[in-house]
Amino acid sequence: MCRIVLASASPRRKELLRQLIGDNFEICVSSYDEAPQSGLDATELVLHHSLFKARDVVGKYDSGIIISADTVVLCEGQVLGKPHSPEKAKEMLDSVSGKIVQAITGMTVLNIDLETEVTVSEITDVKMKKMSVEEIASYVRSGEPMDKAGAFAIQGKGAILVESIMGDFFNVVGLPLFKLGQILEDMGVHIFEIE
Ligand SMILES: Cc1cn([C@H]2C[C@H](O)[C@@H](COP(=O)(O)OP(=O)(O)OP(=O)(O)O)O2)c(=O)[nH]c1=O
Repeated sequence: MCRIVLASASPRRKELLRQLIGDNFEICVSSYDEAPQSGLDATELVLHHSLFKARDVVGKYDSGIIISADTVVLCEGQVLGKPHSPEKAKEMLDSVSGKIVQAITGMTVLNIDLETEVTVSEITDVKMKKMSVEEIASYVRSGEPMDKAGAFAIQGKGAILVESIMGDFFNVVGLPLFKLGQILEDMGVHIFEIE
């Protein structure tokens, strides 16, 4: 099997890729700075960030496949990234409370040997429960929201804040596994045959 590189520092993305291909990949964290980009909508933004995360590490390899992604939560036109402070986390949770928001991931699969860059986006609708002020404060104190887009983790304790979703669950956690599987299969990486 060809070399596969995950260009991500996210432990969630590492686990998700492991689900498909076991330990048959390496990690090379990109040093790309996710600065805000003016004039881009949420989908364009995550596509842009994922593409540049992959391009940032590709120079270190002469063959193989680089995978990168970027996730945001869109709430009534507002793009929510990672909160970076407990106050910001509270603010984000207050804004998503009781609403249907969109978890949007941009993903790039860059194949050095085929000289192709596949960049796709995936949207999952997430219906959040109406949260009380105390509940938000208590969730923020748990620490879980801090490194998560939109300040919640559907795969963690934040599961009890999510009433339902429509779309790919794994996309909310940071990597759209259905689309990733299709792209890898098209590139000749056969998931069921990997030991
Ligand atoms: C909405 C949501 C997001 N997240 C996470 C996925 C991403 O790790 C994070 C969004 O931040 P990103 O900037 O997409 O990724 P990252 O900085 O964690 O990692 P890297 O750029 O190195 O790949 O939010 C969850 O874990 N659960 C959720 O329910």
